[in-house]
Amino acid sequence: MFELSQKPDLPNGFQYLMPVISTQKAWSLFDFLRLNINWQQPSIQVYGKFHPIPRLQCYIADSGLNYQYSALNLLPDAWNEPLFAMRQRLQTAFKQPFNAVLLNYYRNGLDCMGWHSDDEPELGDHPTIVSVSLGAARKFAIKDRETASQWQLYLEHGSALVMTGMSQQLYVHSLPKQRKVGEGRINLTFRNIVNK
Ligand SMILES: O=C(O)CCC(=O)C(=O)O
Ligand SMILES: [Fe+2]
Repeated sequence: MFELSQKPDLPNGFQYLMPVISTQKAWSLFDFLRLNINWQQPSIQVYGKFHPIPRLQCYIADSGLNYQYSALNLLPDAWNEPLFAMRQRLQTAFKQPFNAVLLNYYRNGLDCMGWHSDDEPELGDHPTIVSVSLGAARKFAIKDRETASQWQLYLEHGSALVMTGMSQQLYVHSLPKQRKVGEGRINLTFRNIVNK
């Protein structure tokens, strides 16, 4: 259903799809989300001290699906129309449910996300996570937990990065700072929360 126009050499379980949304639709979605999402900047504890996360975020899901993410207990906001429509489209394309989406808003290149994997128990054993990018292209880094080998690719406006299989167990990923990037980027990671 989606085109694979650029195929960087990525480890097993990572697939880059470009485009999944037309440039124009992606910009109207970017503007809509920037203005209509209830963006939050919670603080998390690192080595005993509380720090605001270096980006804004919002968690949207079917009601009752709480998510324990980076030591935060996230209570879901309700779906809006464009995200609900995108969820339906992804469910058809990937033949699996997506009952939650975590939105990240990187206001400029100083906003970032550190090394982590999305291996929370509520995602199940081998989750498929679809990560849609809108706005400024940003570098995404992948690191092999065992060998420390690294891969980098740009996540472009209107693209999707799909993480499946062993991608969370074997690798960590991050969105490094890029001081020269002045524009904003919104990322949508569609996930499926399973009952524990
Ligand atoms: O912004 C990105 O592309 C990465 C987001 C991410 O890794 C996450 O939300 O878990
Ligand atoms: Fe992640």
